[in-house]
Amino acid sequence: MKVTRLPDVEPRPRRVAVGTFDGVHLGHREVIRDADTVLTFDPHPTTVVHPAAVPKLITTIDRKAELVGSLGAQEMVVIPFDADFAGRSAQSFIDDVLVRSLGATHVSVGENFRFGHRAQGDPAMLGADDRFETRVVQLLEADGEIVSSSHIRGLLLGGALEYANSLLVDPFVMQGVVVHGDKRGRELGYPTANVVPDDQYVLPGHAVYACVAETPTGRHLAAVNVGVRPMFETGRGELIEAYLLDFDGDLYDTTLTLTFHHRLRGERRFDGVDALIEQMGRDVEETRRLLAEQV
Ligand SMILES: Cc1cc2nc3c(=O)[nH]c(=O)nc-3n(C[C@H](O)[C@H](O)[C@H](O)COP(=O)(O)O)c2cc1C
Ligand SMILES: Nc1ncnc2c1ncn2[C@@H]1O[C@H](COP(=O)(O)OP(=O)(O)O)[C@@H](O)[C@H]1O
Repeated sequence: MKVTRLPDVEPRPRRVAVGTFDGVHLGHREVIRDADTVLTFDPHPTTVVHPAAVPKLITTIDRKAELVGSLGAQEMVVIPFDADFAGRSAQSFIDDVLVRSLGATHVSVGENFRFGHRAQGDPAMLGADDRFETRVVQLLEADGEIVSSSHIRGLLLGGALEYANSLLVDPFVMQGVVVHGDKRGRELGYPTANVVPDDQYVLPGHAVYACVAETPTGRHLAAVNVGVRPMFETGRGELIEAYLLDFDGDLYDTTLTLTFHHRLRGERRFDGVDALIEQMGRDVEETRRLLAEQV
């Protein structure tokens, strides 16, 4: 799928879905359904309009593009969101962006979508414009809650990974570069590729997870600890540590992509290192049992 920055986009008759779409969750997918073009913002608009309230993001812009592409859209158009763009009127968003730059014939948005200076534009304003057809999608509910990016962030943090995944449809993914640790992993018999979390993104709650890891050389199952390792005084803060099954090699400075499928248990302190090693063995077996068909 093609990713274009707004200034480079070419007008043609388009079915455009508009939104920030962090997570590309079940509700977003209803808005994106039938669109050939997804119009989104980067960075997240709150970084400009309300920096104190910037949420931790679920997806990187690259992951968003991957997911949007998998839904059948042909092009993702990214608006480089800045103070200048935030100051434009709602009418200018319609005239200059949707009609002139994109050539929209159909526009689809969620019912809570707002746009233009001071969020003065709303779906009714889009609907009143007869240069394109507007589809307004009602907020989706699941189990009596509105499906939203912030609800899913809370579920990931609170340990409800599988439930969060069911709302995301495609499981939660995080990515980072492997750094050096304390060289303790290999002594325990379980070397772990360590990734320092990027604080712009959501980190799932402290726990052990069954994941699939992608490295530059292949895919492996991985038992992953997210947290602070209460067994040891590390002074390193939060880390993501992945023990890759059936792998032996050097991962330092490479990019590791982890897909989080199941939460196995909370991160704990054990009576001794032997008990921790035994538990890590059980975590590995459980990962293999749950995810055998994934690699
Ligand atoms: C599957 C798995 C489970 C783990 N569980 C715990 C745990 O419950 N408590 C804990 O303190 N550390 C846990 N760890 C982290 C280990 O203590 C950590 O991998 C070890 O300290 C290695 O550190 P290093 O990577 O800096 O060498 C776990 C690691 C893995 C891979
Ligand atoms: N099966 C494996 N899973 C994860 N990392 C591995 C594995 N086998 C070898 N490695 C390598 O070992 C490193 C981790 O070893 P470890 O002793 O935990 O040291 P540190 O945590 O200090 O980096 C990884 O970064 C990777 O380069």
